[in-house]
Amino acid sequence: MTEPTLNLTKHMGIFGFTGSGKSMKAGWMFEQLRKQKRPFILFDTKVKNHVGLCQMKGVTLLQIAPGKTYNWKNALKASKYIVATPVKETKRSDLIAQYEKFAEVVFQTETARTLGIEEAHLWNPSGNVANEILENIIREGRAYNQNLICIDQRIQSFPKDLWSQCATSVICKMGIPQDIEYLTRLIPDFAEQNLALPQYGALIYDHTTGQITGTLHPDQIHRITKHYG
Ligand SMILES: Nc1ncnc2c1ncn2[C@@H]1O[C@H](COP(=O)(O)OP(=O)(O)OP(=O)(O)O)[C@@H](O)[C@H]1O
Repeated sequence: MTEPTLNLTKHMGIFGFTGSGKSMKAGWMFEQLRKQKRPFILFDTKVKNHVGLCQMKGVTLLQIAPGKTYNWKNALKASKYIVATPVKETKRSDLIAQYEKFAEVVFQTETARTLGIEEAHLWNPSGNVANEILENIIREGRAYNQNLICIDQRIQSFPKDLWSQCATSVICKMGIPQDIEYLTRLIPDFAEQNLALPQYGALIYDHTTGQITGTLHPDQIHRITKHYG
């Protein structure tokens, strides 16, 4: 089976309930970004989830410890490919506060980069209100060749201001009736297409045409590094 092509340098959302394979797919995409020599920062919220990506040459691990001050500009200069993770002691609120500062520096320095946002709901104040820095990047980052890949559990509570700017959504096989009903309003035959997916499969939704343009089969996710999720 050939690898599907997805434009990873445009804004994207990856949605699915816990265990549906979001992080596995996200890691696979960041492996491809590394192959393409596209600079990235993957902001993870778990200690180990994506650390396997650091098996690739030039990918560095940036661990966010509680109470520590970071020089984000230096971090950007030191590595083109960064996986940021908390340590066990880092509180989620402190982690996101540090990540916001880092993302702000990326935005201000106008450097071309893909930013991966794991558990985007932790960044957003609510399902209706987007995180300010994410909104700035999603609206204006294109001018600097910056893009977001946001990973989130509930498509319904992903802020519309962010979702409307995405070029593609990768919609993992859904199991929650409310999500299926919600998506059926947008894609009339969503329920049938969703049902036909194997476990860990996903539908690719193109925001410009408003249509499902393909599927991601689990066998197409060829990871070259270890996934710990
Ligand atoms: N394409 C795949 N092929 C085979 N197994 C898979 C695939 N995708 C996911 N899995 C299995 O499912 C597990 C959970 O996947 P993953 O960590 O990506 O889920 P997730 O949706 O990110 O979950 P969470 O929201 O809890 O982080 C993986 O550790 C792996 O065992």
